[in-house]
Amino acid sequence: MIEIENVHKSFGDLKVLDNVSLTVKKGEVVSIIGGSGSGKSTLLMCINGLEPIQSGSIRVDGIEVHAKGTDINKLRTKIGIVFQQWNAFPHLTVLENVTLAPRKVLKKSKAEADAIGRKQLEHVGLGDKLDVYPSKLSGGQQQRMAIARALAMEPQYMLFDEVTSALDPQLVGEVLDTMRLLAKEGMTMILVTHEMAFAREVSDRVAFFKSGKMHEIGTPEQIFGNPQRPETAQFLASVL
Ligand SMILES: Nc1ncnc2c1ncn2[C@@H]1O[C@H](COP(=O)(O)OP(=O)(O)OP(=O)(O)O)[C@@H](O)[C@H]1O
Repeated sequence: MIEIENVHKSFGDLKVLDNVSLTVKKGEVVSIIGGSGSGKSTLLMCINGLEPIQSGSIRVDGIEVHAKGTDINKLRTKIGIVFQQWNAFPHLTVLENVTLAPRKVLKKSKAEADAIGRKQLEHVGLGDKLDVYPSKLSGGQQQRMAIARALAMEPQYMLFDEVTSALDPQLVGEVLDTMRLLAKEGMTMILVTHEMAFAREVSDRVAFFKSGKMHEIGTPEQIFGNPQRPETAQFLASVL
């Protein structure tokens, strides 16, 4: 379970997260929607400790992410994160890229890491690309490799930060299909997304952010069909 309680986060004078609270249970898929600069990406960075917070708390399976004594590297192995773009190592094959962290961080043997890497590359539909170099992959395939790379750490949680935003429209579908599959398999996921139809389809709950505040959270039916806050309705009217 991910428990976010009364989190405040600023960059200098700029308040980016303003008293945000959100609990994500095991197996839940929560999408975060909102306009540019509303704090969505920053929240994901705070969840896996890539950004500090000023106050409040974030716990992952009961462990305080931002506490002094926390082994953040160990905790991060539970939390996969995929960004808009990931620059793979160009001199390593797809399989080598995907198995690098299991080998270096989890200290898996080459055979073990290769087995996990193969499994996850097959999982995302790249089972035939193990030995090619990343430059030979399309943008959609590169994003699926990034997902396989995160999955190869066998995380309990997956955070997705606008993973399709940099893709040509015709490549978006294949990446969403991979995420749809993970959601069906019961992966606990937090997605920051501009793909409203996808958020509506896969999410258990959708949270609307504006100016660092979580204005509203509810089922997709509530948020998209009957938003309670005028800010949510205005935002949806501007993007749908
Ligand atoms: N490292 C940083 N230093 C200073 N300001 C930052 C930093 N990262 C983000 N910000 C600012 O914090 C605010 C929130 O940014 P964030 O990326 O979380 O928004 P977002 O909702 O994900 O937006 P988008 O949809 O455009 O990605 C923005 O005003 C942004 O300029």
